[in-house]
Amino acid sequence: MSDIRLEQVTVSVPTHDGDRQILGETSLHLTERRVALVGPNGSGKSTLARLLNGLVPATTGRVVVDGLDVARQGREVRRRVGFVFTDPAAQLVMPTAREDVALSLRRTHRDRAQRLAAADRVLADFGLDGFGDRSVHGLSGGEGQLLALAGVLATEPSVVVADEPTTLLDLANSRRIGDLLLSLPQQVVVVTHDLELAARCDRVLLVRAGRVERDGEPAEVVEHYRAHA
Ligand SMILES: Nc1ncnc2c1ncn2[C@@H]1O[C@H](COP(=O)(O)OP(=O)(O)OP(=O)(O)O)[C@@H](O)[C@H]1O
Repeated sequence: MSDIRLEQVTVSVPTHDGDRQILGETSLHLTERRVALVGPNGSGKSTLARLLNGLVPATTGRVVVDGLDVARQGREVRRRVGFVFTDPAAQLVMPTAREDVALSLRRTHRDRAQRLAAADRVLADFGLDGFGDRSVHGLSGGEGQLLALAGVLATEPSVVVADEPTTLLDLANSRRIGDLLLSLPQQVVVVTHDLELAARCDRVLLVRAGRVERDGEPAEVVEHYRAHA
């Protein structure tokens, strides 16, 4: 299992009237396989998730993934930490589903024909067989989210960070993606408003107003959040 450390991390962003701190000093050691971040809109969950692969830099302090400093060893960290965005359009960059997955396989499969064949196998594994030639823009929300997740997992990350991966999905697809994420062998950090999904994780962090307000047993943290939403 991977090992994620936040050491006295803060995040500030420039605004028209000076810097604004959006994450107060936070120290965490995440070793559980499935970690959920819950909390109100604008509380800092995405900021916390994005720190884990350097999409957001720490203003002070350090983020370390499997011994690698995110600020200094960003490339190595990004190879390890796969990031799934809420909106698949943010990460589906190739014209067709097959080519998009193949892009993720470029390091492991140098030969183009082999790469495309491997991409088809990945699509089939995700229940997307027959989608190879489909335009990534013509997919439904659920199909797009599955494809985005397939593309990230094809890079064989040791940590998967998913930012509200089920928000755009109907009930069936939301369950499907949730089940898939929770069944992964890798460490998964998921930002979610789905408290059922959060309760099925091993550890839940309640983020509020830029700080971790509660951290621990999923049932207890989710119950606290429901009572004090
Ligand atoms: N680059 C930025 N510049 C200015 N403010 C920012 C920036 N990034 C985030 N913020 C602000 O920081 C706060 C936390 O944002 P963040 O996206 O982490 O919240 P969140 O908990 O993920 O919210 P949501 O549930 O709505 O997605 C928000 O008030 C947001 O507007």
